[in-house]
Amino acid sequence: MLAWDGLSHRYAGGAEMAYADFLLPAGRHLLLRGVSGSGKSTLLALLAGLLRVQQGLLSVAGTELQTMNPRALDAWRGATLGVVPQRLHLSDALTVAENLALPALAAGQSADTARAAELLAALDIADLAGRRPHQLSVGQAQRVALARALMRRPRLLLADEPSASLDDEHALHMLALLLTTAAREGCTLIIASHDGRVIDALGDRDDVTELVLPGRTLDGRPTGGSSDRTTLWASGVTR
Ligand SMILES: Nc1ncnc2c1ncn2[C@@H]1O[C@H](COP(=O)(O)OP(=O)(O)OP(=O)(O)O)[C@@H](O)[C@H]1O
Repeated sequence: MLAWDGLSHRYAGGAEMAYADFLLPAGRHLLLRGVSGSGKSTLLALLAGLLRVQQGLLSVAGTELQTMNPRALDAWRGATLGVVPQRLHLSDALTVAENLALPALAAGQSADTARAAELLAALDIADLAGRRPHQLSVGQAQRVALARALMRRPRLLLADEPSASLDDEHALHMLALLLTTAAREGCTLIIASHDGRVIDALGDRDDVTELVLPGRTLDGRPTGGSSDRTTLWASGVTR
């Protein structure tokens, strides 16, 4: 489902960040961990085709991203990936139903209202379709953002720090929702988080592979860590 080999990225004027080779087998979800600056967001952007692969091989859902030009990447991303951003980015100027339709309309396509209705019902928020996001609770807004990410039946669902700024109840609720939704939709979850609550909740599941990125020095080199984590990093294989 997900694999990289010799992958590295360098921002303009920055140091090269190398990622140890990794393979996520089909049927497993990924929990991506690492301290601030370890390169989680950069890796997510590479996986989502938002950053071009500069060096190495990166295969996502059967597609070799290093071979693709920006236009092909855009089309691939729309058809393959759903993203639940850290800040939900729902438009208060639009109703819930319109928020779900917006990505398709922005891409010049017609909105799939049947799919929107199906998702709102599956996420128990069918009665909120006419409301605006500021009229929703935190948990309801999360469900809307999740529904929006699922509109095009993605094979991969990316969630960047899904529990950030949520209290315990909402954080665990969001996580449970991601897992049940991924199971129902048959998609792979990629969750980036350094939240202990998320790590505790996902760490022992046998359908979740945990990848811990090492901290980095300012010149991009990996720093140490516990021996366990160093092994994970060195082998790219996780429990
Ligand atoms: N657009 C950019 N231009 C230059 N350097 C960048 C850019 N984005 C990130 N970096 C650098 O790349 C390194 C990795 O950043 P990245 O955002 O991927 O880490 P992260 O693990 O997601 O951190 P955090 O948990 O704080 O969000 C950092 O040293 C950061 O300063």
